[in-house]
Amino acid sequence: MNIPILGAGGWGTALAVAATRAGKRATLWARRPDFAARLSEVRENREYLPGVLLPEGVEVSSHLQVAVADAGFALIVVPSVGVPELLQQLPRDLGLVLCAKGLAPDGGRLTELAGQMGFRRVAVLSGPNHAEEVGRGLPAATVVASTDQALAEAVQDALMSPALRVYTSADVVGAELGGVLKNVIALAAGMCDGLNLGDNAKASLITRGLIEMNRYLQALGAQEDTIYGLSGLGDLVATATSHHSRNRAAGEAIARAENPQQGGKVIEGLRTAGLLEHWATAHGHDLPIVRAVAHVCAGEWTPQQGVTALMGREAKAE
Ligand SMILES: NC(=O)C1=CN([C@@H]2O[C@H](COP(=O)(O)OP(=O)(O)OC[C@H]3O[C@@H](n4cnc5c(N)ncnc54)[C@H](O)[C@@H]3O)[C@@H](O)[C@H]2O)C=CC1
Ligand SMILES: O=C(CO)COP(=O)(O)O
Repeated sequence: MNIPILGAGGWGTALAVAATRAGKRATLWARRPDFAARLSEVRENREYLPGVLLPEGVEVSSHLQVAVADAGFALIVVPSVGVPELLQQLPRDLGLVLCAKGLAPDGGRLTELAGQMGFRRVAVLSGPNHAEEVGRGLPAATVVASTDQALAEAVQDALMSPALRVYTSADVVGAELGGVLKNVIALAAGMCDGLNLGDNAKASLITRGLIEMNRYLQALGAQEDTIYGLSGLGDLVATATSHHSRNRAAGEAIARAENPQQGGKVIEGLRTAGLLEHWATAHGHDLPIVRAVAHVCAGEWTPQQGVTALMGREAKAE
């Protein structure tokens, strides 16, 4: 069985290695032919996942149609901003496993976008899964969510190994948006670190962030079990507290008035914060932490103004 993995950043590379641990072969597609050729030769993704060698079962290709030929499904692991263009080039009967933790250009969900484009078999893969750890085979767990149970089980089989537990779920909204929102809360947690606000502030921020996620996601139809599961609480903890997290580190850099972009790696929360704030406000949802992060990321508020806005909200019961 050959699994096409479209996107050769850190996460795509780690997933390709994970597939070989599950006894499968993987084709790792990179859009730049020179990058694909170098990766194929040196067998290490030095730009995006240094220190993890590609096993023999991973083939690298820059030919998209060759990579997906005869496959039942493909993992889509490019950043959210690149998903629409990539999907445009794929056959509509291909099953999609969307792995980006970001939104469509209009602020909607990527799974909805895929449906609008004519894809019928769509899943989401999400959980507390830093590529640096999954790539090295440290124990981890994740969720594949789809209304297509056969697709979810096929993805589970493709990736499950002694190093990676893969749970299935039918709650696509919960799994998808948990991964989207946690990045924005992780940016805020990083700002707490950068401003040296202390452990109480960060714990309070993460907790109120989870409550904000819970209120919003349940209003959109997500299941509470999912929000308190791996793709919600699990990924929020992993991202808001980890030295691996690009989103947390970006928040810390912003608070220190430094450049949040680190070596070309994608920081989804920077794009998500504004899109989410706009979308939620337009649909009548109040997301105070997301709003504060969006204003700070847009340069409209200083991080300290964000703190003041959140601490100055009206008194209420928990
Ligand atoms: N790194 C991680 O630990 C995890 C990342 N993710 C998600 O996976 C997605 C990809 O992230 P990473 O692999 O970490 O990114 P990365 O920063 O390691 O690499 C980005 C990759 O995407 C390519 N790329 C950039 N813009 C593109 C475009 N417009 N079209 C096609 N390809 C493009 C780059 O050439 C590079 O190969 C993100 O949505 C991220 O939130 C999800 C779980 C874990
Ligand atoms: O999604 C992730 C871990 O589950 C990766 O988070 P960052 O994009 O913040 O590094």
